[in-house]
Amino acid sequence: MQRRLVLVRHGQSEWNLKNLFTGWKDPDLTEKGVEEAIEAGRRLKAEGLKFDVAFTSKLQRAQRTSQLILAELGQRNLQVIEDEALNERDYGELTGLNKDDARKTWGDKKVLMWRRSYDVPPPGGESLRDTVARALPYFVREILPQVLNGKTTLVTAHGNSLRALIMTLERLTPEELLQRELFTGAPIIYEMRADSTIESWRDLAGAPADAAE
Ligand SMILES: O=C(O)[C@@H](CO)OP(=O)(O)O
Repeated sequence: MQRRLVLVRHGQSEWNLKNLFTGWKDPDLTEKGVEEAIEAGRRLKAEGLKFDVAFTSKLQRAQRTSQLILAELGQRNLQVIEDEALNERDYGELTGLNKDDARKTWGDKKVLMWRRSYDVPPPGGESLRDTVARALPYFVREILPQVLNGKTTLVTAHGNSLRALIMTLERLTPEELLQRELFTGAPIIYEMRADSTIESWRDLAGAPADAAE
């Protein structure tokens, strides 16, 4: 039996373009983001993929990305299950600030810790550990059983809510996680074993220039 899970970070959003901390704010995709989502759909089509189930967050950049992917696959009518558990990490007081300005104010090291460490929360926001604490139970309860039942499953979400899942799936240490960047609109395809470990995975990453957004 094939147990296939596909994770996709949403396409570029208006706040990615402006280089702002976004978190739970709800900007739309840019034109480039729409293109990236369509391209993700094309790549999945080229892989011969069709989805049985799809999950996304409560934020429009992820929802639109999943709609565009499914449209490309001729699966417009597939119901997409939305849940807040898959929302982006809450950036607290950093939300809406420019990332370069934040580096100037607090220094590169501190901002990198807030953005990529496992357990250092940004002021008033969630650490990645906090994000894991709400995203992982949802994944285990709702998403994983579908994959283990042989349903090809799409999860369209966010840089940090997906890193929270990837940390567990790929068994990354907090140090390894610091280096793990997700590209906008780049599908990652996991083939899982019956014991829910990963048999193999491929990152269909596109333009590396988007990594820092
Ligand atoms: O602003 C955000 O919400 C995220 C994702 O775009 O940014 P970062 O890469 O800093 O975690």
